[in-house]
Amino acid sequence: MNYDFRDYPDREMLAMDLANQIAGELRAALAHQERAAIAVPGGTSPGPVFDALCAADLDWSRVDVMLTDERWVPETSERSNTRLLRERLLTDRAAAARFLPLYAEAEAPEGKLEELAADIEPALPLAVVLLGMGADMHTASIFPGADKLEEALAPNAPILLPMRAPGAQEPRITLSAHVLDGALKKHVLVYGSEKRDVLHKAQGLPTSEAPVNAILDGAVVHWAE
Ligand SMILES: O=C(O)[C@H](O)[C@@H](O)[C@H](O)[C@H](O)COP(=O)(O)O
Repeated sequence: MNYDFRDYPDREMLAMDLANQIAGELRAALAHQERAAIAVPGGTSPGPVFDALCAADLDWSRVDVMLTDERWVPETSERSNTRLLRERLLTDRAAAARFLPLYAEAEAPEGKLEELAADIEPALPLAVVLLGMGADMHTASIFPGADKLEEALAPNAPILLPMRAPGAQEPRITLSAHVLDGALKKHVLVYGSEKRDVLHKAQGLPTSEAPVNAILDGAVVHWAE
């Protein structure tokens, strides 16, 4: 596994610098294609990156923004990644972007998969993906021990999969590993020494135990304490 590890003096500098890199990559993609797609995670880490990225000067009207994964909860929930995106990324200049949702009102993700995937498919491949990682080595909602882990890691997996896992509070929906890994530019955002050590340990483990391995090759890992 070959990835680039960038270590920043603090989280604020990381957020500014990473937002600049992503904005540059989107601009570069838009210079030779009509539209560019970016997928970003939810969770607690990416907020400050979104705060900087939403002000980037680029033609957001030609950008498709989607989540890497979503918790199956409505936007009124504090746990909704869509809510985080609306509040912190799809605002300022980035309000002009087109948002491709990973949630629609229904009891469970299964009933909406096809409909959601149909809107996402034409936007692929991703120009840029930003991913987080859990201390259990999950990325997006591809968790070790999840019911559809093997399917999500398969090279011929569908674009989207429902996912239930012991480490996840509610049902999830996730882009599959090959869609995430197929992004032209891949970034992983990791804070704190515990996760740095976990990431290091993942190297020696099979992808079924360390799903983050599925997207690390050629990625840039951005780390700050
Ligand atoms: O919806 C989610 O929870 C995510 O997309 C998930 O994959 C996240 O990136 C990691 O769990 C890291 O989460 P933190 O940033 O909160 O540590």
